[in-house]
Amino acid sequence: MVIKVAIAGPRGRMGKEAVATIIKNEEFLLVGLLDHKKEEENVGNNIPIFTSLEELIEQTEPDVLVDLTIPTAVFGHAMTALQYGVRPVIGTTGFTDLQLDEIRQKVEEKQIGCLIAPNFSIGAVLMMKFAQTAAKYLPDVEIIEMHHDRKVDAPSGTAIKTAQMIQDTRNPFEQGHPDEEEIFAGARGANIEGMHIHSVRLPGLVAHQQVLLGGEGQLLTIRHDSFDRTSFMSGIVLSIHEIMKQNTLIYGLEEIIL
Ligand SMILES: NC(=O)C1=CN([C@@H]2O[C@H](COP(=O)(O)OP(=O)(O)OC[C@H]3O[C@@H](n4cnc5c(N)ncnc54)[C@H](OP(=O)(O)O)[C@@H]3O)[C@@H](O)[C@H]2O)C=CC1
Ligand SMILES: O=C(O)C1=N[C@H](C(=O)O)C[C@H](O)C1
Repeated sequence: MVIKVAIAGPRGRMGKEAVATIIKNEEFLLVGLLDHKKEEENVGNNIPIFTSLEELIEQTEPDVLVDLTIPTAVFGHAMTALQYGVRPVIGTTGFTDLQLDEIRQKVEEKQIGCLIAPNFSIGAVLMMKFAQTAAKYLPDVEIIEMHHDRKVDAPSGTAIKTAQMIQDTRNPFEQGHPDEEEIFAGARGANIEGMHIHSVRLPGLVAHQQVLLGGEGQLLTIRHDSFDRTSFMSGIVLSIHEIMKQNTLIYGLEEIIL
């Protein structure tokens, strides 16, 4: 069966790559693009472009909506897609816990699958999983995520998910000196149950993360680098296939590949 796919955010760095990936895959049919602008330079390929998701769905009847937009738009897209019976595959980051809960409720009500993957690259998923295992033995953890300087959210979705996965195996405690004081605000980064996340933004970077786990006289560093956005494409393809068989919320690619 050919799966009908729509893409939100087709002019973006990820969106352009995803359009090319879906078009060349014979198991998919790209039926529509959702943008908030109808620009000449849009990656048309004769695929219809819509500024309203409702219209896109009514006119093209996609099975799956791949969302690669921005944190302020993605929640609305996900809720609308689910309302219309379209399965969201979401790469956009920046969800709040409350939004995730609302999406979970909508998925249960509609009984169709929704996949949210903070990172679609297999290497990053393995890095997160290895860090989760390592934190059982080395619970002092600092996460350093490094991205290009066009990224709007911090910390990255990957760093947040890494910390959440580690939370499953690490008892909460404040790391560092009990009397530690920040001379400049933010010096110790974000704090999730005592773990710290540091966000670096520089031109030239794509997506990189290292998880540092310290112990007496030792340091374990688990690092992953995406040098190119092609690293995310096989995860998107896999997610589209998988979500057609699911009727729950899948949060993280590790739930389907590990
Ligand atoms: N899960 C994963 O593996 C990965 C996830 N990401 C995430 O994907 C998202 C996109 O990243 P990236 O491609 O780098 O970002 P870009 O800024 O390059 O692309 C986002 C695109 O979405 C468009 N857009 C903004 N608002 C809307 C809207 N309401 N409807 C439709 N389109 C809209 C933007 O248009 P305009 O610029 O004109 O406003 C832009 O073209 C981010 O959240 C990022 O964190 C990124 C890489 C991997
Ligand atoms: O904005 C990006 O580029 C990326 N965003 C995702 C995140 O926030 O973790 C995934 C990857 O790191 C690239």
